[in-house]
Amino acid sequence: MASTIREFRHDTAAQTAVALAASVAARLQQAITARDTALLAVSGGRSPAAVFDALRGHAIEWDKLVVAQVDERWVSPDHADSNSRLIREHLLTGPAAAARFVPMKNEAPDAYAGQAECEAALAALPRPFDVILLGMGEDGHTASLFPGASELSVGLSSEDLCLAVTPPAAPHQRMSLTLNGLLDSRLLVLQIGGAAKEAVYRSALAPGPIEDMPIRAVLRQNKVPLDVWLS
Ligand SMILES: O=C1O[C@H](COP(=O)(O)O)[C@@H](O)[C@H](O)[C@H]1O
Repeated sequence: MASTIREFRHDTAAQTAVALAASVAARLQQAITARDTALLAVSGGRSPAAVFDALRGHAIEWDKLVVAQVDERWVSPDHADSNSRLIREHLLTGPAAAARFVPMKNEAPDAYAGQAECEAALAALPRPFDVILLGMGEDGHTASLFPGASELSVGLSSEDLCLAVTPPAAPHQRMSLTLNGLLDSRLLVLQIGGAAKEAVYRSALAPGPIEDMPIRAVLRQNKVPLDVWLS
C-alpha cells in the first residue's frame, strides 16, 4: 500500500476536473512561493483535457512553471494522437503559455532512437516533480507502462527516468517515465473517471501481480503520497 492514498470523489467528471485543477494549482503556486519554480508532469489520453482547461484559468506564476510529460506517443506534434498537442491546446494557452514546456518527443526517427535525448532533457529538469498527474487505462496501464509490453520489467526496475515502449495492443511507439521517474515526485495524482475505470482501480488495489496491472506499482509504493480523484 502507498504511504498515503487519499481518495476524493465527485459526482461528475466536470466537478472532478474543477476541484482537481484547484488542488494542483494551489500546490504549484505553493512550490513557486517556496522555491521560485515548480515542476509539473502531465499525462495524455482523453481524461486530462477538462483538468487542463480548468487549470489554465488559475492565477499561477506561469512563467515560473515547467511542464513536462508523463508519456508521449512517437508521432508528430500536430498528430491527433499527440499528447503534447493536447497539452498545448488545452493547458498552454492564454497566460499559461508562459510556462516552459519540455516535450518528450524529439527529432529521432523512433522512440528507441530518441530515448537518450529524452533522458538528458528529463535529467536537466529541476526535479523532483512537484506534482505528477497520472491517468490509467482499462488494462491497468499508467503512463505508458503497459501490461504485456516487453519493456515493462525494465520500466519497473530501471534507474533511468524514461524508456521507449511498444504497446502490445495500442497504436504508436511511446516514450514513458519509468517507475523510478514517476516516484521522483512530491505528489502523485491519479484521475479515475467512470465506473469501468473505478472497477479496474479497485481490482488493482487487491492482491495480484504488478505485471498484470502496472498501476499497482504506483498503488503499492511507499515513497510518494498519492491522491486519487474519482468520479
Ligand atoms: O495512452 C494513454 O493512456 C492513458 C489513459 O488514457 P485515457 O484516454 O484513458 O484517459 C494516459 O494516462 C496516458 O498518458 C496515455 O498516453
